Amino acid sequence: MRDKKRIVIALGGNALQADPNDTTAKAQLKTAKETAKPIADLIEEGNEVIIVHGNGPQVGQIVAAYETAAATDKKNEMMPFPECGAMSQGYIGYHLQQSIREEMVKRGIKKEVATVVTQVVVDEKDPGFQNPTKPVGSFYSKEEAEKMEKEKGFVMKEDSGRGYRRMVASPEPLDVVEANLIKSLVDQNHVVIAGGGGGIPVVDKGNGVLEGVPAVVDKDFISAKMAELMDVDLLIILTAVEKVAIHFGKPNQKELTRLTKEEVYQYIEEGHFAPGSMLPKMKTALRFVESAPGRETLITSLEKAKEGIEGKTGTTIVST
Ligand SMILES: Nc1ncnc2c1ncn2[C@@H]1O[C@H](COP(=O)(O)OP(=O)(O)O)[C@@H](O)[C@H]1O
Ligand SMILES: NC(=O)OP(=O)(O)O
Repeated sequence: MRDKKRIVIALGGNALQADPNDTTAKAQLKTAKETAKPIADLIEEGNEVIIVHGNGPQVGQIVAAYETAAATDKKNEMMPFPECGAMSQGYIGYHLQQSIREEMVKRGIKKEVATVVTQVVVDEKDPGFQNPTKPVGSFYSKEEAEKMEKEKGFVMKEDSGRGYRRMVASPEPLDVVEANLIKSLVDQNHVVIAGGGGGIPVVDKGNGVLEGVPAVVDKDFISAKMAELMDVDLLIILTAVEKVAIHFGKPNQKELTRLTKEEVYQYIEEGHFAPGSMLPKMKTALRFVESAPGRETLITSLEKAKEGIEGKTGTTIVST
């Protein structure tokens, strides 16, 4: 038995871009540095930490940058979507590993931190390819979204009352290609950032051949997969809201502190959680708490992570 907990922390791509009006690398690095503090607290207490992060806004921005470059000068080739996903892993992983390392050095924690470029196997026949549900990139007004749909052929949908965003396919993760390597790094006491952006989705063509596909796997789903493969005790999902709510965004909104899995099933059935944002988090929480007795999932905001971990805020999903 391990004395200390093995924890997967899932960081939202939107939460890492705390201010949607400031999507600069500088702003993200500032958020990463703040986020590193509660993560370092957990490491300092002796816990083993695996960090998974989203990439919705960031991969959308990388894709848009290449689209603009290709449209303005034909010498610029469009970058394929899986490669853009790989770039987003490097970009966000760099910010997180630099920030976590800084915190560990300040506190005298003698551990290494590294990002593993991670591929995730998906099924090319996954129904997710027929119905794009994953929001990527920036937020637009209804008029801007309609123009983009007409001119660029994008699928644009409203995202949780925050504006319209481009939607891409989001297949289910079946396996993590680098799982054994990630596990051995954690077993050797290193802090690992892996499965970034849900992992780069690849199709297994046999004989070791993997082929990238244009999609964004939900990082909440890969967190549950990672938690299962790494034999994790606690899953913490850090996002943009302090607590999960029912009647979200309505005058009768009610924030929830503790939820049993039966209540989660009921609220999913009643449509309280938006697809592409809160719904995958709740499904992830269910998968995790149902995977073994005593497992819990905490959902809270990046800013409230410390209080959430201390049990003072957030929404905890429990088995009974
Ligand atoms: N029932 C709900 N309770 C709380 N937040 C909700 C709910 N339904 C939708 N949301 C939205 O989900 C968002 C979190 O999802 P998302 O932005 O995809 O997270 P991240 O990128 O941080 O993983 C919240 O900021 C909120 O706008
Ligand atoms: N890949 C992913 O789930 O990204 P977000 O956390 O930004 O939605």
